[in-house]
Amino acid sequence: MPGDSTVTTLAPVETVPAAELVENALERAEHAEPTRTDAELLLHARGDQLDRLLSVAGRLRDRGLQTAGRPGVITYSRKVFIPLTHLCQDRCHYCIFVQSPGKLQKAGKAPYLEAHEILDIARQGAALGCKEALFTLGDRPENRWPVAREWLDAHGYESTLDYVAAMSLLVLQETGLLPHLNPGVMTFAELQRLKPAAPSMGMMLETTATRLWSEKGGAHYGSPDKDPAVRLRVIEEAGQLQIPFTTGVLFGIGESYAERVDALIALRASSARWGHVQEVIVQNFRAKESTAMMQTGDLDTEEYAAAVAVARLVLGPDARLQVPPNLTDATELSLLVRAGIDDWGGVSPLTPDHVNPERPWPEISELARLTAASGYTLRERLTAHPHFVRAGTPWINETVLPAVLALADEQGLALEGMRPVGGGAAVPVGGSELAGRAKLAGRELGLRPTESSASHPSTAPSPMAAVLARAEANPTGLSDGEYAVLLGATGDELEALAQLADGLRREAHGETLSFVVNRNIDSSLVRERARATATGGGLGLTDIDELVAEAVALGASEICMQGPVYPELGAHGYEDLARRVTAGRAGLHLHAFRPAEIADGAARAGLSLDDFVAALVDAGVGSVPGTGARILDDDIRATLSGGPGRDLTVARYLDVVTAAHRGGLRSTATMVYGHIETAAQLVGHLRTLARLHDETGGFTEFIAMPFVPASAPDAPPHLAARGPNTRKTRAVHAVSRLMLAGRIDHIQAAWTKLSPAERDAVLRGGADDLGGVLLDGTLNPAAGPEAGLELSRDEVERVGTALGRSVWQRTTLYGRAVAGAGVA
Ligand SMILES: O=c1nc2n(C[C@H](O)[C@H](O)[C@H](O)CO)c3cc(O)ccc3cc-2c(=O)[nH]1
Ligand SMILES: C[C@H]1O[C@@H](n2cnc3c(N)ncnc32)[C@H](O)[C@@H]1O
Ligand code: MET
Ligand code: SF4
Repeated sequence: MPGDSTVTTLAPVETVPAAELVENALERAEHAEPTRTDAELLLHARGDQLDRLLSVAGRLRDRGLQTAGRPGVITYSRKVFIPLTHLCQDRCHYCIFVQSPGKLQKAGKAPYLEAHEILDIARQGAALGCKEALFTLGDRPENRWPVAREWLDAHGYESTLDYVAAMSLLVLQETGLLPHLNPGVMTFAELQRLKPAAPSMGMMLETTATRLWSEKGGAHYGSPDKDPAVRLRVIEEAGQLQIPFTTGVLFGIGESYAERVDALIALRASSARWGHVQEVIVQNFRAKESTAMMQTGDLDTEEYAAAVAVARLVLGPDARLQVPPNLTDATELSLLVRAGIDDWGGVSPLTPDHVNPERPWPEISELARLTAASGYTLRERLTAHPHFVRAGTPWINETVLPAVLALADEQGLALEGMRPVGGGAAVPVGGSELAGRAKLAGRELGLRPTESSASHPSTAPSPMAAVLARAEANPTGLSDGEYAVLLGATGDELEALAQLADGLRREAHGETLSFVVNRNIDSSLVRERARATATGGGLGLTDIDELVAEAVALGASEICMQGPVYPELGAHGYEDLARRVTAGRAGLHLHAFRPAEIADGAARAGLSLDDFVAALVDAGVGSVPGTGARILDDDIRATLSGGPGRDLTVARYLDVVTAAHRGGLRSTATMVYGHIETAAQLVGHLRTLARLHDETGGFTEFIAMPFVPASAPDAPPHLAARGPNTRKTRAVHAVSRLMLAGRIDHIQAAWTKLSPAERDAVLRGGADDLGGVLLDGTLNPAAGPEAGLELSRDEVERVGTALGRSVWQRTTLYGRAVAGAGVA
């Protein structure tokens, strides 16, 4: 019990190993992950040996940050601390956070913070640019204290964790702050229930030393929630549920060096199994006045630095490693940076660290200065680490993802200088609202009644509504996170989004609907000697002649030709085929060869991209289909194409398109959505296209194509059931119009891949063009994958009339097609 001076720490005396043993372990650590024995030896490194240990660990961290795409960046989360309850069923002998009902009563405090108090803290934090609401509390106090049970009953909550879920959602909804839940031990069902209420959760493992829990005198004796087996179970289950999870070790509470290593290895194992450990905290015990362990000495700085470095070596370069910047003196923080950390955890400009209230956090500006002095850059992150923010679902539940994305930048870090607003999203921090500590000093935080709508959370504006309002004011000026939020629109909000996109379409094109008369030919079917009619497969060159002639006779202005040209057709197969189509047919536009085929053709012809593009132009190619863009993300491209290296890399794809544009060939821009891409990746794709267009001006139109598993035969089988629904299709088209407005002004409805109802819906929500009507003709129904699909002029007219738009026939490059050309 606190104050019980009989408590000892059960800390074994460590035998100092021979210097040579540590030396040898250091030698090995330079090249490989340390063994258990070596890790334990390395915990003894001091002086020069410690210096060497730190530099090995520091280099490992640097490598990991490089891999993560943020070299030299140390992160922190700007947060408020919400101590939901100080009551606890446990009695950890070092804890000053825990209070008895008697003590609370004496201080005139209620067992739990009330909703309005919580919102007060959150709102003040939001005004200061905080983005995290850390819920830290005692474990399941209702099991031990009748006042806790009574309070929960009176307020209509089944359990403390039930109340945590409700308050977490309330804070999210009312303030946009992202909750991080640290409520101690949770059951599987509780973890599951809490997941939709917060982007991340955490619980320190603290130690694997069961004896500190089972033996009298141990720091955890009498604390049911500190059985290491129970805590490891929670960490495992959080992994099974794919919850971005913060955990860590608490060193200096009586564990041996060997036990320190055991705990780190246990965390490494769980992390490797589930991939959910977003950061590991290496926390140093700090003795508190009036606790049973007040006499236990704190870890000395060198011992702590060695432990941090060993944690880095055990956990590897890609682990995120946190030390709290308030539990070490400012002058010694640089040692911890050298030891391989990459994160300072949550830091608050407003609230104290209620667990270590005697140790205030450094000012964030001071932390930035200290970090810079160590050679690193301080960057704000969100409560969920960038990897999980970028991955989105299933790690971050759909219910909280929009609020997360509203605060995230492209890297998945925090949008610095922005603050969450009531109902989500973000606005710039600034002006008189950036009150700082000074203004808040002396104010009793969290106890002031407020006129908030806490009791009517459902009347609060949703994050979506706030983003929509901003989109209406400035459709092209939202952040990536905000566009990602819009992709989740449903119901009335989806209607509003579609209307906004429709308005932008009208501004650009008036009430018109364009189409082009063309025929698609699959160039991969061309075999020199084969005749489709004779062999039932493949096209001969004379078949091509006839297909083209028929198309022209039927009024086509364009031949669209895609597909890798059969190697038998020679080193210049692409150019020859193009010439075959265009020779002697002035006025016929050849829209040919995907980026992948251009890359292939250049390689076959032994030409640079630029020279090959020139050769294609010479052969009569007039523009390029920008198909095969999928989602411009290398991981996604590898998955959809059945493995790495099977598809062009993003960089190569963009190189080819840029070379085509540079060589005078304009192209379409495309995207395939509704498979495994996250909202953030989809928005990133649109940004990339817009950026490329800003450089080259080369895109004619944008075509968003729903994922059709049947046409991605190389994708893994579990994607066979993927594909977007109509809601997503509409949101994607509308957001595309918003993001591309003023740049790529034509948006095509890919009618061959949409149902008629979807086609009409996207034409009412951003799209202005129907693309090719795809003459089928009579000659060869097997000329391509879209054979048999055809829109008649009558059908196009009907679609236009229903939309109130005048239909016009365009050329590939959006000129007016020659009047009088016949259309099937
Ligand atoms: O202010 C604190 N924040 C603590 N945090 C919050 C932490 O600093 C970050 O704000 C969150 O981890 C979000 O990244 C914890 C979070 C956990 O999941 C587990 C343990 C802790 C421990 C502390 C702590 O002692 N003090
Ligand atoms: C919030 C986290 O802080 C840790 N914790 C609790 N008390 C102390 C202390 N005196 N010193 C350092 N860390 C502490 C526990 O591990 C808890 O999980
Ligand atoms: N009681 C919880 C635990 O020990 C939360 C942190 S301590 C206030 O894990
Ligand atoms: S550390 Fe957590 S579990 Fe232990 S007494 Fe304090 S609040 Fe309770």
